[in-house]
Amino acid sequence: MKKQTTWQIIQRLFRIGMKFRSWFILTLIISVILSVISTYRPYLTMQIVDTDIIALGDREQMMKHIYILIALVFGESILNFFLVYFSNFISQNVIRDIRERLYEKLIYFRTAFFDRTPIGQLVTRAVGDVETISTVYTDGFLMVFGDILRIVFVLFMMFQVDVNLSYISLAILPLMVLITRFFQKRLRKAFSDERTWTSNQNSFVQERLSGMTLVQVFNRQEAEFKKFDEINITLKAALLRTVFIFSLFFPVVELISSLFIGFILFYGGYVTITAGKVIAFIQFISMLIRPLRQIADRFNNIQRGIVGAERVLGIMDEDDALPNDGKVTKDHFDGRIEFQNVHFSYDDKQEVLKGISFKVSPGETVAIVGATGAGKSTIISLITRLYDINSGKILLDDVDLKEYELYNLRSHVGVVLQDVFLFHGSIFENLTFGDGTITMEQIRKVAEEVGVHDFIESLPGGYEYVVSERGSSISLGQRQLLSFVRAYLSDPKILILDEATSSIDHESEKLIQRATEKITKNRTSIIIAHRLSTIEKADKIIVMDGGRIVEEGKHMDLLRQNGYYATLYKSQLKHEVEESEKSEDEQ
Ligand SMILES: Nc1ncnc2c1ncn2[C@@H]1O[C@H](COP(=O)(O)OP(=O)(O)OP(=O)(O)O)[C@@H](O)[C@H]1O
Repeated sequence: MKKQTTWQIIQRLFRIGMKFRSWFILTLIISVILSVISTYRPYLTMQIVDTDIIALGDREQMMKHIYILIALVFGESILNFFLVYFSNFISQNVIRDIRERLYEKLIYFRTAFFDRTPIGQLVTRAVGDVETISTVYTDGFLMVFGDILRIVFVLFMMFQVDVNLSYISLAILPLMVLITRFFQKRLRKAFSDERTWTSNQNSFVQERLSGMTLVQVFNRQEAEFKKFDEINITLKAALLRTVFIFSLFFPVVELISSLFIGFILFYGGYVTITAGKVIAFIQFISMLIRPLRQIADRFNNIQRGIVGAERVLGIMDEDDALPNDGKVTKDHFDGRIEFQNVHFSYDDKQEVLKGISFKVSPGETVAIVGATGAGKSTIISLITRLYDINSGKILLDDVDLKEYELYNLRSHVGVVLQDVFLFHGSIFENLTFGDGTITMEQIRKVAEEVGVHDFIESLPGGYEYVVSERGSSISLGQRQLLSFVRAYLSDPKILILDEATSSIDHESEKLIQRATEKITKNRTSIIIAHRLSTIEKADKIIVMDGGRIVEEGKHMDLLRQNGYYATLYKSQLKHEVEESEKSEDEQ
């Protein structure tokens, strides 16, 4: 990730915000009008006191000025409302824009990016960090500009009213700068501690909630609670440090403000200036102090936003989408697959596939078998181009996979994975997966064919039943059956199926078996097979070990060879017999 300077980040954020430039300009105009109005108010008060009341005693003139004053106060409140609302309006629009750009970028990143980036970190970037950027717009450019403008106007008006008093009041500027810097240094450290420990606590809670079953099964509740408490105590201390500094800062600022006001009163009595001028200066002092204090606060927030922006823009700058330079698109595939001496590694260190070659003819069902870690799942990830190979070739209908337009290629390949992921939403939504063209009738028909319709109907609400997060309210076998429907609906020419191995009851097992037969008919199918029925019926079995194909052929031929496959098969057969004896005993 390329490091960017603060200035570069500000420029980029500014450019992003420029999309809403008319709102920016409108807010700027409001800011200028507000500065003029608010600084004119003390001046008008002075006129009412000194001229209208004391010098002329002109009641009518006084009332006229008071009406103007009231109008100014109301006008100021209304403009203040628009200032806050518009700056937040801009910031929320920009944030929405950034969120969308980030998410759009993320969903096209290659799978390898997600392999190496912790999900928690991405969630923080996409949600928390993006949110902090908003402060750059709400507290940022516009507000600081407004504050500076106000200080300039106040100073200008002060000099119009009384030059000597203005020089005295100017002493506030360096004093405030010194004090704010003193507090800011301490605040920055306190803020940073606070953020570190908030983030520690968040990730701790997130991890423990995800792994709650583990915590409970191993009876770790008490120990985990102790750890949580330790983090909590440190977080509380960090938060209290921030509160302590803030609680000290504001009274000190108030004290300075009061000291200056006292001094002006004293000066007024000593040098005898008019009452109106004293009143005006009392107002000017607080008007000068407020933006000075706010600028310090705003710089804190901007700083925080820039840190967030640096992290978010960092991801947006990553160019980790899978290259999609292929031009070939097809409406129809025959379904011929060929691997030619394919080598592949996930991390450029350890080769996972070490020269794989095999052919699948259109309509064939090929089973891949082998010990765990042999590279079976890797093969199926390569067919959908989740990863690109290091060397060799994968051909589909005699055309290199990379020459196909990626999304056209994937639209012809149906995938049923071992651990099916269901999103939080209804069964219907999970089955259509956002494809608005699929109707309820179609789904019902396919579900009946796959044999999962009765199960879905047995759920409360049927197809409207809302699946909880990660789909854990539905068993593994049932989830896989739903995934069959998903794949079947798109009527793919090529089907890839990673059979679920364990925790499937006899009933689901039978349903899955039937569904597999149904769904593999008339299409090229590659199945990572764990079930004997699949293996026996397959047109070809590819036997893998340590990233290589060690045997290949039909079930009976391979058994006759009495090699690695025969050993695997026999051990599985033994296991199946034991399992069925166990279930008979239980019954
Ligand atoms: N995303 C990944 N990043 C890095 N290494 C991986 C990744 N996925 C798998 N591997 C490694 O690649 C090798 C082959 O894994 P693969 O999942 O293809 O095996 P498998 O035969 O499907 O095993 P199983 O039957 O247990 O699913 C293993 O050593 C595994 O650790």
